[in-house]
Amino acid sequence: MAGLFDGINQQLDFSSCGEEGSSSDNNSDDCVTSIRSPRIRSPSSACQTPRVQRHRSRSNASSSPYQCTSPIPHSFWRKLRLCDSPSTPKSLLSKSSQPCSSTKIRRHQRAKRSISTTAILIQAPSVNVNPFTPDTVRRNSEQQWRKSCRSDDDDDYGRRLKHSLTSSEEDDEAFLPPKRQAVQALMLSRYESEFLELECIGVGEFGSVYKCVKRLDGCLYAIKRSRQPLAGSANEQLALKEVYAHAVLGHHPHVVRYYSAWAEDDHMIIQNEYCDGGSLSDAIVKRQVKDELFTEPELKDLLLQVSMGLKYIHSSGLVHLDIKPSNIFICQRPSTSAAGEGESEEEDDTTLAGVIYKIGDLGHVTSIGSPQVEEGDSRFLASEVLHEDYSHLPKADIFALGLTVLLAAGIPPLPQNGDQWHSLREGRLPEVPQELSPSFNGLLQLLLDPNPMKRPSARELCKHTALREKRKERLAAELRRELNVEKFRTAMLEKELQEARQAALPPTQNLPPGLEPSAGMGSLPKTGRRLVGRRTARSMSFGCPGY
Ligand SMILES: Nc1ncnc2c1ncn2[C@@H]1O[C@H](COP(=O)(O)OP(=O)(O)OP(=O)(O)O)[C@@H](O)[C@H]1O
Ligand SMILES: [Mg+2]
Repeated sequence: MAGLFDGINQQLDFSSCGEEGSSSDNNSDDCVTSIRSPRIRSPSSACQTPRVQRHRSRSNASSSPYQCTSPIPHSFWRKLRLCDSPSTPKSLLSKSSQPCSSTKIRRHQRAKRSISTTAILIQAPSVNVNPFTPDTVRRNSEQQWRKSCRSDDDDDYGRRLKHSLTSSEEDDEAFLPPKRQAVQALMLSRYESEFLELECIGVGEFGSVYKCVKRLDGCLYAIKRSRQPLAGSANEQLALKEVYAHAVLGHHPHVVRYYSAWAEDDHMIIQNEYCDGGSLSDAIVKRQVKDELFTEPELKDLLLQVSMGLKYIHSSGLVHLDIKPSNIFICQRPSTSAAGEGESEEEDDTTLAGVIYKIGDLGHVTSIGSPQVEEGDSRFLASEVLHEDYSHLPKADIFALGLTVLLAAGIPPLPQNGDQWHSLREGRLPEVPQELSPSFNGLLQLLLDPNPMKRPSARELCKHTALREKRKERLAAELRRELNVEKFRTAMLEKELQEARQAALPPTQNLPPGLEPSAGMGSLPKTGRRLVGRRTARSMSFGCPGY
């Protein structure tokens, strides 16, 4: 809740001067194609092609004034907006969009505004409804929220203040007196004060992504900053969807980890895990430059790991809808999250893989039960989604994953529309420039089956023998290697122990091998009988368990 209030407050800081309006697009799925994320734009003459950001829901569309601009039905859209009622900061925000000239003026304005803002926040608490929250959780939080509203009506400020002193930090933020808000408003931007920006690592549909160090913990993060203007734009939808999805999904080794999100100067800012290997798209390009291809075991590993991430997303009742190489991220080292939460028996050997693939960019996520579909990249779009059949949405992710693996296998760039686009969706796969085993070929063919029901589910893929066999072999090889290392270490320790024992013997007994009274353990003094230092306590440590 605190973040929410912060976000609303920060929205009031309508002081940015639009520096990102025309950010260029260097994103590459297609790196492979050199054209970035083309959303299908117009129907082609002969064949039906996907359209721009078509949003359909099974629920009724409303006839709101927002309808033409918002991809989401009015009723839903109103819930999604950061601030919703006429008395909320959003409407104030639009009224207060004066030009700004300097930081000083901005800070002064913020300070002045913050007092009235605080009053408004207390009177008109407006909250976002996360559409991906399970119903039971939502009902509980709605009840709690209603309760807190009633106490607002009672104007029982003292009680709230007392509550704020005893309850959680989040509640504190929401109910502390106005002075606190004023101090907050005078602060530097959260982004600037908390993070040191190192470099821009990507530009996409949503905005720009920066590699940053968090000043407090010294760790690297990927910070996504939305383009301007955020308020009321389609970007706001993307930003909110991404935040909602991350918040509901929690942690999984194969989903890019989310840490925090807030609004600042009308930008949405999302703090995510930084993946040091960049995107799969980058990796494909690097290989192409070196005239190399992903090998079959690597392709299987990729397919298996992304399937694990998808299995988690799908089992949470969500679909990604924008699976493609530039939305799959690589961590070069076993991340801390790679061992722990969200792992099932088939995911236990994740850390042995060398690279960890993670699904990122959740801007198109929607729920399986009541989908609000905003099509992702047309090159990866399943035919049934184009035809607005949303009854097998998880299988659309599987289709996109199949194409992603084929791109890593070396197929030429994917078509955006036209005959080739349709031919791919009729089950005719492009030629792969490397020999793949028949079983793996068959599996890839199945992933791209025109009939979504015939495509395997993410769960089935995670258990697929063709994918797990290699993994088991690799695991066995890894374990053999570890065993050899341990054997060598043991041998070294045994040798050191022998030498230490030898050195501990009195000089008379410290004879060269062959001259000692009796070989092996017999050369040591008898247990309990010490030749030297009998009156002092014995202290021996070899730092090696078992000896
Ligand atoms: N967590 C991360 N770690 C490392 N690099 C990242 C991360 N997130 C994003 N990037 C880089 O930024 C680029 C764009 O990121 P992202 O896909 O999240 O944004 P987008 O605006 O939705 O892009 P698109 O429209 O192409 O999907 C990625 O292709 C990648 O190069
Ligand atoms: Mg992306």
